[in-house]
Amino acid sequence: MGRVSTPQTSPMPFLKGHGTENDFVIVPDPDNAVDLPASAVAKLCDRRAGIGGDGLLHVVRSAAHPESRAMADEAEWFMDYRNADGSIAEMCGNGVRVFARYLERAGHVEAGDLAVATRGGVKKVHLAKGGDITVSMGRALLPEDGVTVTVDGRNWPARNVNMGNPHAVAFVEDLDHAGDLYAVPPCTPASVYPDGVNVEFVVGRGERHVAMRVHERGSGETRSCGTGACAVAVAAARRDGADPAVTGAPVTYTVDLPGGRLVITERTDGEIEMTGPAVIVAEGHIDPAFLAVTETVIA
Ligand SMILES: N[C@@H](CCC[C@H](N)C(=O)O)C(=O)O
Repeated sequence: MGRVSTPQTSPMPFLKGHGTENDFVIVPDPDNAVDLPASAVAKLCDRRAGIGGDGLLHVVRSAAHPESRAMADEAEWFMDYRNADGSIAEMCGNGVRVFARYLERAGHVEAGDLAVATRGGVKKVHLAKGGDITVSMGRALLPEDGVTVTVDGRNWPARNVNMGNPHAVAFVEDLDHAGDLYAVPPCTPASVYPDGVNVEFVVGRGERHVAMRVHERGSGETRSCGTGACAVAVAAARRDGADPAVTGAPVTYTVDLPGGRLVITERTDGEIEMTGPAVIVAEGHIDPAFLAVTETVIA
């Protein structure tokens, strides 16, 4: 992240949390003193050799991080989000809820309304004590690109939706048709998504009710994706002929994911609200020797 790497010498606190089973290693670091190169993030997120997670939430005071300093007046805390492979993403919907739950548990904030700085801008969060969390996720952008998603030689037309991060939403007949996304990741046009994309596969379940699977950029198939669920709800609404800005009525979709359920409302001003759970599972310390060790690869 553009600074000289200083080896970690003392045990580093961490927590583990999840939102609808999209799971994260949480690294509290208010002063931005911990160096987290991509290689360290990937090691920590490794499910066999590390702690394991779909991503990592680096918890930093906004004023202490160059990417969030300008937001410090609006939001005291910055979610420095990383994917499991160590890459950086603009936003993580499930991550914001888990981040807020951590802040409450650590006594940094109280239940109620708070703001969290992200690379996708400041997000307003409503935290019910011990209950579900609602995040104002901003508006969806719907570029008119014709996108095709391909898995193992099978093609589907998809909707390009940007929720701060990029998504391709494909409606399919059966979620199993997406196959083994771990073994065969989806292909998408690099001309439309030069920085990669999150791909959602969706089926209808009933009125304003859908189910989805997701293959996340930088993490592979995960059991949930908050920004993905928002992209899916907007794509489903347009497919169903519902646009709150036109009809003057908000529209709510229930989105079922392998790891749980999210409820997504698009308001008449285009703002999208996501509601779902967030759980802190454990906390502990990372051995500094673990991050210092370079793996020996046996050919
Ligand atoms: N799981 C997240 C999305 C995380 C970022 C994504 N993989 C990307 O690279 O854009 C969510 O809940 O939104």
